[in-house]
Amino acid sequence: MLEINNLSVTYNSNKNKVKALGPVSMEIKEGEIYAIIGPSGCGKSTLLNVLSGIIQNYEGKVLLNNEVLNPKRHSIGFIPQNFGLFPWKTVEKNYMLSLDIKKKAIDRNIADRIDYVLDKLNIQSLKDRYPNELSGGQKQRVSIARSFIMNPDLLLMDEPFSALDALTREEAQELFIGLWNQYKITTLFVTHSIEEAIFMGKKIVIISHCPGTIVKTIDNPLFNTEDLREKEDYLKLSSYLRGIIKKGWTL
Ligand SMILES: Nc1ncnc2c1ncn2[C@@H]1O[C@H](COP(=O)(O)OP(=O)(O)OP(=O)(O)O)[C@@H](O)[C@H]1O
Repeated sequence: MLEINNLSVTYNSNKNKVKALGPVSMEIKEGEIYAIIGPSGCGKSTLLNVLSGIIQNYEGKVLLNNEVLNPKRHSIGFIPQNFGLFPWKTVEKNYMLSLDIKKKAIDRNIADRIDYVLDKLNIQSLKDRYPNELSGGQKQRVSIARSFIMNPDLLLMDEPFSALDALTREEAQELFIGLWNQYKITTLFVTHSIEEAIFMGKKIVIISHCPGTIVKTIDNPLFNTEDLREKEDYLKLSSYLRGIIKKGWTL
């Protein structure tokens, strides 16, 4: 479980203090997936940087599985907007990265998991290629494979599908949720898209303008709904969220 308690971040910029985030409190139970949606500059990247351990200078408490969050002790996966693949490594080296770093022996369980993930994402045939020999959608699938093979304590995603065209994006979202339903990795992702938040967020957290605080947290009744985009309730929920966002984001 991830517990964020009164988290605030202030940057020191040219002798000025810029409060970027907070106070923010939330609890993400094990096996849940949260969508964070907020206006540009509200502190979403700042929040992800705290959770990935890049920012260590913050106020408040962040606990993962009852211990102070520490990237050296916890395993934290990250899918950035630009897929985060190493261009000099093959697809196979990229998706095996976390296991290679930890020098982890590949037992039967891990081998089955790798086969399953590669099969679901249909990237078996790409393993000897380099990232510059892949389409955007294929790069995205390799990045997703790496996270599910890593099986982290916490998975963070920063607008993971924003670089893809609409159809490839929907396909990638569906593949991701299919695997997520199988492995239920505790996940927090940031998005600008109401549609993505409804499709992929079990809970949806709406953040205010900078410094970002929580305007509202919504239990998403449409999470995991098939053919979501054709449902009438989807339009209703979208316009409800849009209303909250309009109010919450007004300066
Ligand atoms: N290193 C820094 N020094 C000073 N201020 C910063 C620094 N990094 C970010 N900020 C400020 O902190 C606030 C939050 O920035 P952050 O990048 O977290 O927002 P964001 O929600 O991720 O934005 P976007 O959606 O546009 O990527 C902004 O007002 C930004 O200008």
